[in-house]
This record gives sequence, C-alpha cells and structure tokens, in this order.
Amino acid sequence: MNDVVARAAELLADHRESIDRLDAILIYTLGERFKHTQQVGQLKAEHDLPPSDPDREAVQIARLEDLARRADLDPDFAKKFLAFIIEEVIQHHKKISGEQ
Ligand SMILES: C=C(O[C@@H]1C=C(C(=O)O)C=C[C@H]1O)C(=O)O
Repeated sequence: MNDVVARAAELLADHRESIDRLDAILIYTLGERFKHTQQVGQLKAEHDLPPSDPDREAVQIARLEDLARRADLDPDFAKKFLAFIIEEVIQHHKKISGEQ
C-alpha cells in the first residue's frame, strides 16, 4: 500500500469511528425521547386526550427547520425525520389508549 492509499484508509477509519459514535448518540437520544413520549402517552390515556397534537407538531416542525438551517442540515430532511418519529409515537399512544 502506498502512502496516499494508507492515508486515505486512515481517514476513512477516523470518519467511520466518528459516525459510529454519533450513531450511538442518536440511538441513546431516541431511547430517552421515547421514554418521555411514553409518559406523555400514559397521561393522555389517563385524561382522555387525543394521541396526536397537530398544533404542537407544527411548532416543533418550525423549530426543527430553524435548528436544521443553523446546523447545516437540510430542513426538509429534518422535517421528514421528525414526522417519521412522531408517527411512531402516535402509534404508541394509540396502543396505550387501547385505540389500536
Ligand atoms: C408527545 C406528544 O404526542 C404526539 C407526539 C409528538 C412527538 O413525538 O413529539 C408531538 C405531538 C403529538 O402529536 C405530545 O403531545 O407532546
């Protein structure tokens, strides 16, 4: 292996190490987020509140789009990512309330 190829392999390994570390942060962060949303689901079920809250979601989407711009992340991607997570949360809330 020449020096250039060896250096590229080193850089690749460094990037992959960072990616693995950040993926772990994402997973643990999502785990924490779901613990809170499960508690919200319990509260909603106990007080007969609907599983979804579109007004709250609109505020969250606007906030995340703004954060994404500041973080050099595509705001459309941030919006789709949040929508994907919220959809899963709403399914959990429906299950908790016995609606599903
Ligand atoms: C967690 C809630 O329930 C739903 C899920 C949300 C979320 O995952 O952030 C946001 C709004 C609701 O549609 C909530 O009402 O706060």
